[in-house]
Amino acid sequence: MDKKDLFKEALKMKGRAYVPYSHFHVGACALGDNGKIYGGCNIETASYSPTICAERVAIFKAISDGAQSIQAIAITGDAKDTMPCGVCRQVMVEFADPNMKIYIVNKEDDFKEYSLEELLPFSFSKKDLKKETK
Ligand SMILES: O=c1ccn([C@H]2C[C@H](O)[C@@H](CO)O2)c(=O)[nH]1
Ligand SMILES: [Zn+2]
Repeated sequence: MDKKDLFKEALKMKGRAYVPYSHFHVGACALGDNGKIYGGCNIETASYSPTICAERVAIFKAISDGAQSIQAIAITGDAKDTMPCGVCRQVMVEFADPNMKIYIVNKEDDFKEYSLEELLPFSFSKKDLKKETK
């Protein structure tokens, strides 16, 4: 799987964003551990809070299709270097390793690369629920 395939799909999905309120388009593409890629776009509603980000649409598509984890994700938004929100970072922690690559894409040949741990250090996850109590 070439990361450019993730970038292309994320850029395509940005065009599917349903954003009549914010007018801010975001596309994402997650790579599942099954080798399949899953695109997502942000989707808003008139009652603003049910809005879902592109990243979570992509990740939930992957998990609901039977993938067990996410191995990489590409994100592209209307702003230069659109970063994932905190809620999406937490969802990534649920389904990905700390070293998972997060690609922040402006154009197919203009991107930045981070690890999940860089974007959400000291995270709370299922490992914390298993720790002994104080
Ligand atoms: O990384 C991001 C940041 C924002 N949004 C969406 C949520 C909302 O629809 C719009 C403006 O916040 O952009 C995403 O999908 N992903
Ligand atoms: Zn988000």
